[in-house]
Amino acid sequence: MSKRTKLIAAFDTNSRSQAEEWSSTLGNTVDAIKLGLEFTYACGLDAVREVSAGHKLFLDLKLHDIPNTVASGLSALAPLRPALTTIHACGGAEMISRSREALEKSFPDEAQRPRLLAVTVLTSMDDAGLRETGVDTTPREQVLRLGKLAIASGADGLVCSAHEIGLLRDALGDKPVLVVPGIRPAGSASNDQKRIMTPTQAAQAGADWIVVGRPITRAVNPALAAQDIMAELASA
Ligand SMILES: O=c1ccn([C@@H]2O[C@H](COP(=O)(O)O)[C@@H](O)[C@H]2O)c(=O)[nH]1
Repeated sequence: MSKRTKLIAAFDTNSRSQAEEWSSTLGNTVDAIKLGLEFTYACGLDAVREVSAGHKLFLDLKLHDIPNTVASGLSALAPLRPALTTIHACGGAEMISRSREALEKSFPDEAQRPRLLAVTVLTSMDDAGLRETGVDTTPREQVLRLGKLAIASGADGLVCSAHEIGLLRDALGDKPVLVVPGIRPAGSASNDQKRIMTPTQAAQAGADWIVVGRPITRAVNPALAAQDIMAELASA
């Protein structure tokens, strides 16, 4: 029997009280909560610890710097005990392998170690957006290239769009953890996301986790929106 795709609710806010409210009203409906750049920079690491207490934490800070700085940054974040944490795959093989080593040092018990995810190509980028950055290929080809590099260098998984899941599974098998943002329930606004799919489509493609922010947090009733997505995943 295949495993159900799990739901991460992205708490993108600069307000600690708002995040606390979502944590208590949504935290037990979804499988994990995401805290990222906006919340961490605005509210600080103590707030990350407190808002995520009792929940699985996806700490999405997308680190990208020289290998030593990224590895040291991950070590400094270890007390937050995230279940999943992110670096950018385009930082290269040494940055990724040093990140893995830093997490293994901070968490000698493998079961406790945060899973290291490498962000491939942001879901807000399409062909034109990627080419503008000087990468003269399609998002699919770039995701595959970076995905292979990241997994070979020690990442446990990848952040990609649902459009690349099949390609990555064919190349890398079932083991890498695939975390998939750019999810939009049918009929909802795409906002700044370009490579989108519905929760059902992402689950059927083989996502381990989907990440959903605004379709939940900007809904009239966020708890109901989260419940609807959980129901969609259960029946996908
Ligand atoms: O490629 C990426 C990597 C991360 N994200 C994050 O996921 C959520 C998506 O939020 P929505 O409101 O559902 O668009 C957000 O926190 C991003 O930082 C991503 O979208 N794409």
